[in-house]
Amino acid sequence: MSNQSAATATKLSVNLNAVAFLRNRRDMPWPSVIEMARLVLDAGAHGITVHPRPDQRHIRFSDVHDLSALIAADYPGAEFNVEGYPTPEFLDLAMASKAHQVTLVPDAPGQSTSDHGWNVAQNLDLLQGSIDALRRNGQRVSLFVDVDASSVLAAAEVGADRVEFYTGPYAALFEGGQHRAELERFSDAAQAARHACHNARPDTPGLTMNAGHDLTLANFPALKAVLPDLAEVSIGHGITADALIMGFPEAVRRYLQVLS
Ligand SMILES: CC(=O)[C@@H](O)[C@H](O)COP(=O)(O)O
Ligand SMILES: NCC(=O)COP(=O)(O)O
Repeated sequence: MSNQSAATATKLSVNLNAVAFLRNRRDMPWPSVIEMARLVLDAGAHGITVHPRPDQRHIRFSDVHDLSALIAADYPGAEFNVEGYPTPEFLDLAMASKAHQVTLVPDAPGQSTSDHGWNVAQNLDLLQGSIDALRRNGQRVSLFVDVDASSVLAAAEVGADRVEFYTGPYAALFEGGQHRAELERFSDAAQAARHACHNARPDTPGLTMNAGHDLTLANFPALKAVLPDLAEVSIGHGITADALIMGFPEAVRRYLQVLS
């Protein structure tokens, strides 16, 4: 495998947490998570991401079931990605949702948002058991990881199908124009992913890469330049902010342009 990887279009999974958060300000059904899912998928987004948290402050468990039914009925080509910490309740929900991809994230129950990736060694039994159960249920499993080679290799060893790079620190540094060193970290971690020996699929070397957290139209292109083979991004806060100005269909079209 060479150090240079062929560029591929990165898929866009739109995270609807922020829409649900707005809806939950009132005891009302709108803005509707289902209606927004239709809007973004009709505009060409490849999938929908939700991160139900234990307090259901934005995505409710019922939303997960409703979105699953919508995608199965009307958008069979779209991908449903459910993210969260693997409690028994979350695993039951994720399995019942038949999500195509389950992304395991190491967030404590009351955490305001995700702010770090897994320490795989310290959570080996939890991750091993969760990954095995989800894979037996026919679901792809991605692990949310910090941008370093050791985390990527640990994810491959524990049997994850993919990693999702935590891009929060990159996005913060980008704001101040101080992101060059962070891009080098992505290059190194990506090289590890491309060469990783995969425990669950020993015949298929390499670990597929996703990324997410605070990605925007502005900060994505520099990331794509060092990760030309990035498979998928999940984007919520940034695209929702853009959608408030330009509408979801136009926001999706603009993100698809920078992702290609
Ligand atoms: C794993 C990740 O980065 C996202 O799922 C993010 O944490 C969204 O969660 P909130 O919308 O609750 O901030
Ligand atoms: N996995 C990251 C995600 O779903 C979206 O995060 P953000 O764009 O809302 O920061």
